[in-house]
Amino acid sequence: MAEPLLSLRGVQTHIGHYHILHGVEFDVAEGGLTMLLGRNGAGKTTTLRTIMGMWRAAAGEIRFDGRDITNMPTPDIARLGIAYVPESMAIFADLTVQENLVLAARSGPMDQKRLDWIFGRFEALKRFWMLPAGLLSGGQKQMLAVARAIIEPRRLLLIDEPTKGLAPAIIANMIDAFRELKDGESTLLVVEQNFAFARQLGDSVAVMDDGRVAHQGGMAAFAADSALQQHLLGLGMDTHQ
Ligand SMILES: Nc1ncnc2c1ncn2[C@@H]1O[C@H](COP(=O)(O)OP(=O)(O)OP(=O)(O)O)[C@@H](O)[C@H]1O
Repeated sequence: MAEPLLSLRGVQTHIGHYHILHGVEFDVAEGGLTMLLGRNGAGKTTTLRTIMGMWRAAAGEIRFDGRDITNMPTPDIARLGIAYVPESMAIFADLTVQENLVLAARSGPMDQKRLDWIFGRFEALKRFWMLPAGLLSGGQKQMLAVARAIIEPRRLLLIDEPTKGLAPAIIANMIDAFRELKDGESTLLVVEQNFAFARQLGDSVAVMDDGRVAHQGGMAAFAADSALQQHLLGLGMDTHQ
């Protein structure tokens, strides 16, 4: 079996005096989309930040593309081809939409074909190209944050709650964009609360509970097992539609 693109083994993270991650273990296969699910406070964001080197893992190992990246400095991790879209949209409010994207394209001028593809998915970014990003709506800021991460090809995208505050039509565009990315150049690890979105898009799933991964497997099997969803996520029947 091929080695996973990303793997976590026994990862423990402390924030200040708090012990948050208690031995997180899961794999992300290359070329697919893994959903990281779990109740509020389960440790999903802390896991993404630990992968990115923004919190130090006190124990355990994180491997990316066959190399140990545990506690590597964040800029070095980013240079290996990992991009992170935090939940609190990382955009420059005083800069225009255009300037936000120019700065995110680190290897040189933006590729026009790629930009046209992004405009096709997130039309508001074209419409407000010259507007300071701080004036965009919450959903539009979210689109810009995702666009900044994908303005250049990345091997692995870590995305925290991309659908938060987005209208259904924009969520549909995001599903298309993520599908095209995973069918092409990228592997995605996405934290999500919206289970309808997660089950449509995820190939596999890792579910966190109290700082550990309590379940990992295929999304189709998890989506069909309402007792397991109820146990791990507390989902009622109305969320299964
Ligand atoms: N800077 C911090 N200082 C102290 N505790 C923190 C800090 N950041 C997170 N925590 C705690 O760590 C635990 C895990 O938080 P985390 O944000 O990783 O959870 P999450 O699964 O992403 O939750 P949510 O779905 O609500 O975003 C929570 O109990 C949270 O209160």
